[in-house]
Amino acid sequence: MEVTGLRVVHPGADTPAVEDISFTVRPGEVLGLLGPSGAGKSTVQAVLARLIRPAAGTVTVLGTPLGEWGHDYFDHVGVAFELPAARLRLTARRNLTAFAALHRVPTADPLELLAQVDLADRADHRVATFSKGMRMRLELARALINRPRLLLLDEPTSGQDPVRAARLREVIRAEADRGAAVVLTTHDMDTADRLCDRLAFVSGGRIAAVDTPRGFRLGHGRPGVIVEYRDPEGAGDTRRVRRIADTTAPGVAEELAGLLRAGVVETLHTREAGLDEVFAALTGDRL
Ligand SMILES: Nc1ncnc2c1ncn2[C@@H]1O[C@H](COP(=O)(O)OP(=O)(O)OP(=O)(O)O)[C@@H](O)[C@H]1O
Repeated sequence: MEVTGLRVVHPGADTPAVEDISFTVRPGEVLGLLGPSGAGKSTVQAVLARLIRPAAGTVTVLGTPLGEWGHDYFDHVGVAFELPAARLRLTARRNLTAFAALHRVPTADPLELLAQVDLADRADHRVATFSKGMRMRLELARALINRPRLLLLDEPTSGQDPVRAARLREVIRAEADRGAAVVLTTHDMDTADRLCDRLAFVSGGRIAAVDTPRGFRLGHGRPGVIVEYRDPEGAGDTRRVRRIADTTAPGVAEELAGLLRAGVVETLHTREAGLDEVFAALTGDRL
């Protein structure tokens, strides 16, 4: 998928919600759009899901310009946005079979999908009885029913406990490994860091930078160290924590060596810059 020079002006708005946005996503790749509320991430996703039309720019999906696709677009694209679209009176399984029937391409087994998103034991329960997190997981399963080649996900791990969030990251990674191109928005640093192959930092309707999570952290943040040690001059078992932001600063190497020689170091960890810190440094904006 290729997006070039995207500009969107919402009805009644004076200024564009997004301006000059360009990026590509290859099959097998997970691209994360990271940015604060109002940055324009959902607006980009809404264009890709054909919910709104851009004022300018081109979008090419699977080699065909977006405007030339017919209804079969959604045979190849899976969409899971933050407001779940499931029918509440139907069971989870029935929702998936109903959705599968809309497609003209081979579809996945609903029960297998429900198992993947940890809803196997709820397959025959009505969605009305589901928690918000469960509805979000059903939404992801629904988006995967047609084995999409492009997957658009809005905050796929929001509202999930850490174990489930990790599980959903595995499911999404497996989709990419199957060959899907994935575009997702997230506020979750773990998801940005562990799942995304590349991140686009979105701020004020523009892409400020694109890089791998590791590239961002190593290229823009200063690694530091955190040392926990027993204070030899303190009373009894006095423990101290020393946070060193810049290990190359004058005297730091000697200080660390002194603590190590004295045998008082209990823990010693490197501390990489967080993506949120790198985001703030590059955009002047807060996540
Ligand atoms: N339907 C709409 N009509 C008018 N303005 C809109 C509409 N949808 C979004 N906007 C505006 O467009 C800008 C970008 O919003 P968007 O929802 O794309 O941001 P976002 O980065 O996805 O935020 P969030 O993380 O809160 O979802 C904001 O200024 C928002 O107020």
